This record gives sequence, structure tokens and C-alpha cells, in this order.
Amino acid sequence: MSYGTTFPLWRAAAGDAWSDYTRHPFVEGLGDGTLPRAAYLHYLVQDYLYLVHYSRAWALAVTKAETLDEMRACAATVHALLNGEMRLHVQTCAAEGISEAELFAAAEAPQNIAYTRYVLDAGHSGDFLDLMAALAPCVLGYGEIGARLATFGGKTPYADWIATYAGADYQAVCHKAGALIDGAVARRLGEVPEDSPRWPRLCARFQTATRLEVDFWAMGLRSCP
Ligand SMILES: Cc1ncc(C[n+]2csc(CCO)c2C)c(N)n1
Repeated sequence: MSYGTTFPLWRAAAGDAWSDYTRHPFVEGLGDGTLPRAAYLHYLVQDYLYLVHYSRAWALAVTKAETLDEMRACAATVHALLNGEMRLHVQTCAAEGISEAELFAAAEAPQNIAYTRYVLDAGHSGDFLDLMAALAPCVLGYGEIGARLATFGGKTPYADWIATYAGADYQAVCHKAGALIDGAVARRLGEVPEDSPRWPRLCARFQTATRLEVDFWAMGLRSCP
């Protein structure tokens, strides 16, 4: 999956961190069905809390945007997260016997705090591109993971999870996010962004957010003795 031209460059610069994230034992367990249910449920609750702050980060991107098109794309993502993705999470958790009250009352895991606040800080201390580099592993990584797991073809109780991210709707979200990033990079760094003095810092942001995704999966697995 390439999702534009910037993402493959950031992904390559992230080195092993990228495969540590997208081929994490948690991911492989979703694919072959061996992931313990308790780990999945723990992940789901934490992920609900993650989405609260992830939505805040996209809202921050609206204020850091330089064009109306960027503002519209980020505002649309905030809307989709708050009124689509998060509602879906509540429904998925309800189906698993976890009430919305439990979701709200759950304590954030340190790995969750580290990741979400890192992304928010990338936006607060940096500009729109710093924020995009920190947001990108989340959106595009799940697109890549879903697409790969869908090719496994075996039976897994997590088939719905895989179908969501492998599906055409979510893949279209990833292509749009890739285009938003490419446009933002070209506007600010010109046609050869790798030559910009800002480039290494953006790559570092992407890599750090990727490492925090790895820790997030590990947090899910550690919930199981
Ligand atoms: C820790 C963690 N990382 C990534 C995602 C994936 N994700 C977050 S929001 C969203 C919708 C599109 O922006 C998707 C796919 C997640 N849920 N949890």
C-alpha cells in the first residue's frame, strides 16, 4: 500500500519500527485468531479512550491548517471520528458486554497517555506537518494491516475487525489522508521535500508515533497473564 508519495518515504525512514508495528504479535493474533479475547477487550477499552484524544488532535489540525481545503479535510475527520468511529466502538464494546459507563470510567494506560499526548504535543509545539507526521502511522498503518490480514483467508473471530480496515470505505479514507499529507508537504516544503531542513524532524515524528503504536499493541498483550 502506498497511499501517496510521502507516506512510503516516511515508512522507509522509520526502518524496523514499521514492521514491528504492522506485524506485531497482537496483529498476527488478530489474523490467525490466536489473540486471547481478554487482550482484545482490554485493547478495545483503551482504544475508545485513545480515540477521544485522537479526535482532539485532528481538531487541533483544523486550527493549524493553512487552507480551507485542509480545514475541511481535518474537520471532516473530526466529525467522522466523533460521530462514526467512536459510536462504532461503543457498539462493538456493548456487543462484548462492556458498557459505555465502563468505557468512560476506564483508567488510561500509561502507553495510551504517552501516545495520545505525544501526538497532541507534536501539534502544539510544531506546525501542521509535524502534526500530520504524528497522526499518519495510526490512519495508514491500520489500512496496511487490514489489507494484509485480509489476504490470510483463514478463520478468525476477528474477521469483522479485519474486514473494516481492509474494506473499500476504509481504504478510501487512507488514500484521502495520503493525498492530504502530500498536498500539505508540497505546499510547505516544495517539490523535493527530502531536501528540506525540516525533513529529518518529520521522519523522526513519524517514527516516534510508530514506536508508540508498537507499545500500544504490547499494552494489549500484557493484559493477559
Ligand atoms: C492505537 C490505535 N492506532 C490506530 C488506530 C486506527 N484508527 C484510529 S482513528 C481511525 C479512523 C480513521 O482516522 C483509525 C483507523 C486505532 N483505532 N487505535
